[in-house]
Amino acid sequence: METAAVLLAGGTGTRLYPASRSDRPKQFLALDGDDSLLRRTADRVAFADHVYVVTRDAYATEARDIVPEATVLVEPGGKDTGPALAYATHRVREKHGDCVVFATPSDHHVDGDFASTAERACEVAAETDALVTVGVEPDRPATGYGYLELGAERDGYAEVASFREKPDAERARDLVDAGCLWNAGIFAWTPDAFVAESTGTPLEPLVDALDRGDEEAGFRAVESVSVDYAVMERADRVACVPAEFGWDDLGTWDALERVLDAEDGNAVLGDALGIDAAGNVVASDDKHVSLVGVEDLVVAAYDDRVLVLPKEDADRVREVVAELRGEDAF
Ligand SMILES: Nc1nc2c(ncn2[C@@H]2O[C@H](COP(=O)(O)OP(=O)(O)O[C@H]3O[C@H](CO)[C@@H](O)[C@H](O)[C@@H]3O)[C@@H](O)[C@H]2O)c(=O)[nH]1
Repeated sequence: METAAVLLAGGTGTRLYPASRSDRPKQFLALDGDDSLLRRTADRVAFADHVYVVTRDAYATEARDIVPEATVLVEPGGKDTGPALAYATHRVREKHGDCVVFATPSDHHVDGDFASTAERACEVAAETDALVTVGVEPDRPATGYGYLELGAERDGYAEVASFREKPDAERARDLVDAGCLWNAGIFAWTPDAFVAESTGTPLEPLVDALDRGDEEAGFRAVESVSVDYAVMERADRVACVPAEFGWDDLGTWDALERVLDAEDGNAVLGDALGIDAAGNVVASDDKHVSLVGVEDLVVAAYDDRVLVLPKEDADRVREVVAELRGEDAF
């Protein structure tokens, strides 16, 4: 069966403010190399027969420039990954019929052999009627990820007994202790399997409208919802292929520490001087940043914006963005 890679590129990446802004989302930034995260993602899916990028209207031109080999699908409304993937899956089936959809976020850091795992996920999707997800061994009880409780072992994959999206801290600790894997947010499925598992979910009105050829009405009929809450948590048949590559989702500034080589004890993206400074994450565009006698901070300076906060509170940048959105300054 053929494979169509679908690169999700419609999010804004608010937690990497001020590098990410509504007109410069995270997937267009170069954080872990010279190329943008979107370009690096496109390079990883060279194994696919067809490449699609699904995004919102405002990002379509830049997406086309970055991935000229892809067909760019513009979703009728930014309603999170559930509607975006229902739409992309429908368009792939229209164009290629029975074809495995391989869906991946476009803002992850990946080390090593991505293609073997991806191709395995596509094979499992073609051979079974399961929704296949890539699982990553957790190294902390993160609350921003989905968790996969594995069931029966099969040939090269495991059945998923339950899928828990974004648990609270206590539950996340229990899930890690119980041996669950993180959901990497990287999926493979056939259009038939996706449509079957969408029945009875919040995506059903959209899937029905897409079948009638009325995508605008379909997007009006659904709420914003991620594919994890809408479909994966409820699906009957979910399978997991373990990741054979290093992975980080670069979700918050502190993630840079895990993917950049330390410079004098600090993770630096850009140009910085540290004196008696350690454990900091420093990121800037053309500014030189000096730190003296401080530890465990995030300092990010882009355009005319500077953000400083304790590294352990990296998630609180959401509060800044929430304030700025009110003033339209995000
Ligand atoms: N086209 C489109 N893309 C979107 C939209 N919203 C988000 N995206 C894109 O979809 C990807 C994932 O969205 P996030 O919003 O970053 O997801 P998450 O909170 O990190 O959670 C997901 O990923 C985790 C791993 O990183 C998973 O653990 C979790 O279960 C879930 O799948 C990103 O590439 C983002 O740009 C949208 O409305 N439209």
